[in-house]
Amino acid sequence: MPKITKFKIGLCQLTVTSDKNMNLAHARNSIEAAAKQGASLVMLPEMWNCPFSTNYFEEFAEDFDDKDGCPSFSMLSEVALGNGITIVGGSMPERRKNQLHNTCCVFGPDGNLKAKYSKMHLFDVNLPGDISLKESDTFTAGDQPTIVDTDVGRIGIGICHDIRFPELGMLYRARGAHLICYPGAFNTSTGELLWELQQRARAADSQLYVATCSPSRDSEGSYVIWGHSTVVGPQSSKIVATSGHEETIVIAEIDYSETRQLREALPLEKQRRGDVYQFVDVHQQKP
Ligand SMILES: O=C(O)CCC(=O)C(=O)O
Repeated sequence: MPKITKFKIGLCQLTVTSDKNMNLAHARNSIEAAAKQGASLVMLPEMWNCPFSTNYFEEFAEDFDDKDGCPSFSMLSEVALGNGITIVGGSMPERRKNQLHNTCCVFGPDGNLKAKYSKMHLFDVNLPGDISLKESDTFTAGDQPTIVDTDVGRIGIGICHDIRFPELGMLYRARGAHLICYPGAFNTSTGELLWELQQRARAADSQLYVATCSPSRDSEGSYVIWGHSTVVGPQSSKIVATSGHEETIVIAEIDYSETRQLREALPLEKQRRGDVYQFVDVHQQKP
């Protein structure tokens, strides 16, 4: 168990514009406001510094190794240090070698980067008359599941469409996660029916806390975002706190003793029929 087992998480459901500097200033204010409300873990949305549109990803991308050329990365590090909090930094377009990735950076209260995760399941969809998008035209998929030990527990990271893959959630459970964070930007087509369902399903099958954070809705944009940043608890997969589609900060309490109690009462790990079927972690990293 981590040192801290009960704490507040803040989800910054941010309005994102095509002005990058404005997005950075806005995110900084929102993280600081969440910290002032007692959050020791603050999470940002998928693509918090860049509109969710293939027209912008290249222009807004940063190379995180170029210390003079990564203002978004540097701002997150500074704010984590300045407020003594852990930040799951949503996602931003990352330029690495000649490729672009949809990447989440996690910073500790000392301002250091603790982990970096690039979205593994890119959102390629073609529902005629509804939504059509090919994220893989722009981004290259990551291939490293990422779990990070922080002051507020062991956190597994996924980004948006990754939430549809129970295998990733189960892998994080197998590696000892306490919480899975999914920065996301579901849309109004798939969001209404599936966003809450997927979050509650991942919490139910992994018996873990699940937290999601989305940008707020911009109805003028080409991609209309669903919003509804949420924290789901392990007990009955209940919604601990959620939001609508407008800009807001969701503050919720996470208490890992609930996970322990649930697992004692309903020991799915012991009931699993490993003699009949097996979950395979191909990299076999143990917690
Ligand atoms: O899986 C979905 O329905 C939505 C996923 C998505 O919007 C994304 O990955 O950006």
